[in-house]
Formats: sequence, structure tokens, C-alpha cells
Amino acid sequence: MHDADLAVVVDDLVMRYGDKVAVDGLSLTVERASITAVLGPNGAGKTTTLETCEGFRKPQSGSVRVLGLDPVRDRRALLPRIGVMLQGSGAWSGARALEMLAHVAKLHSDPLDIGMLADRLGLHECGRTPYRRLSGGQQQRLGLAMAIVGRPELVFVDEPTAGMDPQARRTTWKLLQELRADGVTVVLTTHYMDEAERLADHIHIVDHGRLIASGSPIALTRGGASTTIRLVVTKPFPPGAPESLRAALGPDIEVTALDELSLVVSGPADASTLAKVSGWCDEQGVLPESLTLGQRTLEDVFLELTGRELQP
Ligand SMILES: Nc1ncnc2c1ncn2[C@@H]1O[C@H](COP(=O)(O)OP(=O)(O)OP(=O)(O)O)[C@@H](O)[C@H]1O
Repeated sequence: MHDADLAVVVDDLVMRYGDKVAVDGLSLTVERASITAVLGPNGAGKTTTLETCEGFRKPQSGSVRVLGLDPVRDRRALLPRIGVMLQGSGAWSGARALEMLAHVAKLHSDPLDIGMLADRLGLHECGRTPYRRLSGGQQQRLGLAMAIVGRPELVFVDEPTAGMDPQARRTTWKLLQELRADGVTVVLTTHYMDEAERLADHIHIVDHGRLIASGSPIALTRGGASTTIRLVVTKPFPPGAPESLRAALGPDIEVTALDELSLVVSGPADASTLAKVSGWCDEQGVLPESLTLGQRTLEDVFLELTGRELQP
């Protein structure tokens, strides 16, 4: 990939808070006019990475380039070209929603029509409401409007749909897809697998400040095991259950305990594997509450890579 096609280049970034390493040698790139999701559990280092790309933090080690510029040194040149949607923006607490949007619009030379934007994001219903009185979902929608009103080339959206109802989530997804169609690059962080799977052209999975997997949703879910079986039982498993089930299923199959009542079987699993799991339950005297065979999801990819579930 030619550098000119890349909107963001993060190279071996290290960020610490005191002794705590928040970002641990992270490298990733974002193609222009794409939607790229940075996915990871709480505390993975997503927000810190985004804040560094936005120029709020200086890389302690490694480097970050955004639209070919250094976000700290070239801040003045970069700011009019990027939009940032932060998680919460309490500084505005007394200002009314549409006043805030109008104020931000005035800072740009060629802003979008704020009436149209307020319509699209359903902001008229709360246009005169002070920021601190907005619901979580309304604050998110206003934050998104403020991030894009200046027609940025690149937008960073941190958990854009956290706290939104299903309809607002769909509206937000559609808006982000329209931005991409207009050539805007969208970088978003999310905890939601369905959001990343549905929206993103490219996904970076981050854990403990490191990149652990990267690719399109299809490439990520196609690789490795193609199917998984989830087993949930009514009483805690006997000791050594994962090992005993693994022995029953053979060497190609991976068994991961999620908690004392559930485990995941992944590998080339098929109906006969399902029957073997069921037979094993019978032998062990455990009663399945549910036993399901399904396609591998991003959640399964994360589980295979880390042995943990992604969603809190
Ligand atoms: N200002 C700070 N001071 C000290 N530690 C911090 C600070 N901000 C973040 N951290 C720590 O750095 C690590 C990475 O945090 P960060 O917010 O970047 O992760 P995240 O992936 O965005 O998490 P979340 O999904 O919860 O927003 C966490 O362990 C967090 O507790």
C-alpha cells in the first residue's frame, strides 16, 4: 500500500500512565475512505491510541502520522481536516444542544447545514436542552454532529453508539457509511462485535495495548476454526472438564472454558462433534441447558486469541 493511500499510520507506539503501560508497541494503519474499527476490551488502549492520533497526547515512543502530518507538531494544519467525537464532553454542561452545534459550525469555513444535520440525527427534539440534561444517546448524537459538521476528511469516533437505542444506532451506522461513500475516512472504537462486523472494512483487534489480529471482518472470521459449539450446563462442570472433553474430541478441536457453566468448542466442528459433546455430557452426568453449533464470530476470534471474552 502506498503511503498516500493511508490516512493514519501508527508505528510502534508506546504510551504509559506512570508505571502503567497503556499502549505497548502498537502499529496499525488506516486506509483512506474506509471505515476502520479498533476493537478491544475495556482498558485495551483504544482511547489512548485515538487521543494520540488526535494530537491530544504526544507519543512517548514510536510515531503517529495522520493525513501525512504529525498530530502534535502540525496541529494547526491538521485540526480543520479532522473531526473528533469524544466519549463525553462535560465542559459544555450549561450550553444548549443546537447552540453548541451552531458554535462549532462557525469555527469551520464551509460547514454542513446544521438544520439538515439535526434532522438526520434527531436533534431537534432536544435542541434547546442544556448539554448536561441530554440523555446518553442524545449526547452521543450531538457529539457525532459536532465531529462532522466541518466536513472533515477523517473522523475519529470513540464508541459512537454506546448508550444509543437501536434506531439511533442504525441511523448512526447509515451516516458513517454515507461519510465513507463521500470519501471520508472513519476510525471508530467499539466494544460491539456486531457494529464492527457490520460497518468496518477493516478491523484491528487490540488487547493489553498490542495489536493481536487485523483484517477484514470476513478474513478474520474465515481463518482458523470455521465453526464453534457453545455448551451451557445447568450445574458447574466437574473438575478438569475442558481437558476431558478435549480428549474425547481429538487433537484438532480446541475447548475453552468461559466460566463454570459454559465452554466453547472450536475447530472443524460438525454434527458428529456435536453428538460427541452430547455423549460426553451424558458420561459426565452434566445436563446441557443449551448446546449450539454456529459460525465463527469475531467474539470467537477474540476468545481463541486471548482465552477471554471480549464483551464485559
Ligand atoms: N489518565 C489516565 N491515567 C492513568 N491511567 C489511565 C489514564 N487513562 C487510561 N489509563 C489506563 O490505561 C489503560 C488503557 O486505557 P484506554 O482508555 O486507552 O483503554 P480503552 O481501550 O479505550 O478502554 P475503554 O474501552 O474502557 O474506553 C487502562 O488500563 C486505563 O486504566
